[in-house]
Amino acid sequence: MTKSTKKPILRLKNVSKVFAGYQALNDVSLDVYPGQVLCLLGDNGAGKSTLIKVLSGFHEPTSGTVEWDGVETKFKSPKDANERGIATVHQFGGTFPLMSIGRSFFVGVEPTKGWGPFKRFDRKYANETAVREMQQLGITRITDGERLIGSLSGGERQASAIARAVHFGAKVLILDEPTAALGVKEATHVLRIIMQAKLKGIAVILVTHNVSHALTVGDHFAVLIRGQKADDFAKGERTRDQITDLMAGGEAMAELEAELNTLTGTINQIH
Ligand SMILES: Nc1ncnc2c1ncn2[C@@H]1O[C@H](COP(=O)(O)OP(=O)(O)OP(=O)(O)O)[C@@H](O)[C@H]1O
Repeated sequence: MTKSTKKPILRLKNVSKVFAGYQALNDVSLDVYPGQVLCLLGDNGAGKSTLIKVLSGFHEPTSGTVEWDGVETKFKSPKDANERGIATVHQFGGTFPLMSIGRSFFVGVEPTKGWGPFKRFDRKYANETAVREMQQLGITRITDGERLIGSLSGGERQASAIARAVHFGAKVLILDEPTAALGVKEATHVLRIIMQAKLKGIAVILVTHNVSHALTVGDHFAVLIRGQKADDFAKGERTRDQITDLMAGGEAMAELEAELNTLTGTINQIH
């Protein structure tokens, strides 16, 4: 389906975020569509984390608006955003190494069995559900929900966190550098899972430095440079070299400009 026939589930309009005088985001507008992967590209400090924190209810924008499903919305907290269907998965899967797969899958929403004083965590149901959801995303190596999260590979941890978000009905899945710490094989695995989430109609926001990973799964791309959206394009509209040049060149030029400003300030102080 093309963009024109779909409505964005999440929309940022002219969003800026200022921290104690520092402008981390400057007039950013962005549309996030169901069943699409939006890649957020940018060098260190470009504002990617700040942007996803606005999208996930962690930061309120200093100016500009957020629309959720066509309605202007102020998320009260990350919990509020999460309850509406925005799930964020951080680089290491955001799970607890000493918990079992089954327990970590249901953390905060533990299934129980029995009544009254006999009420207890339904370990069998939790383990079976977690393993089934992971298997459905193609993680067939995991068959035992009792295994500790800490014993999983980085890719498997990501997969379990994504499976959890899918199971609990995420409409928007924000993945913050999910492949950054992974080897080639593991990264490929995670990219495959991202495609599966997209095919389920979930809007995926993929934050990454890695242009190759972005180009493999992305439908739409936004490049941030120093808090501003420097470019915004659909799959096929830019070459890999153009994107790489934009990310590297833009940042280098911005750094040079900042250096020159500092130098000019110092020279002015001397005179
Ligand atoms: N709470 C805060 N208070 C002050 N400045 C902040 C705060 N959060 C972020 N910044 C600044 O805003 C700028 C953008 O930061 P942000 O973390 O969004 O960048 P990023 O693109 O995610 O970088 P990276 O890829 O390194 O994680 C940085 O210069 C950062 O120091």
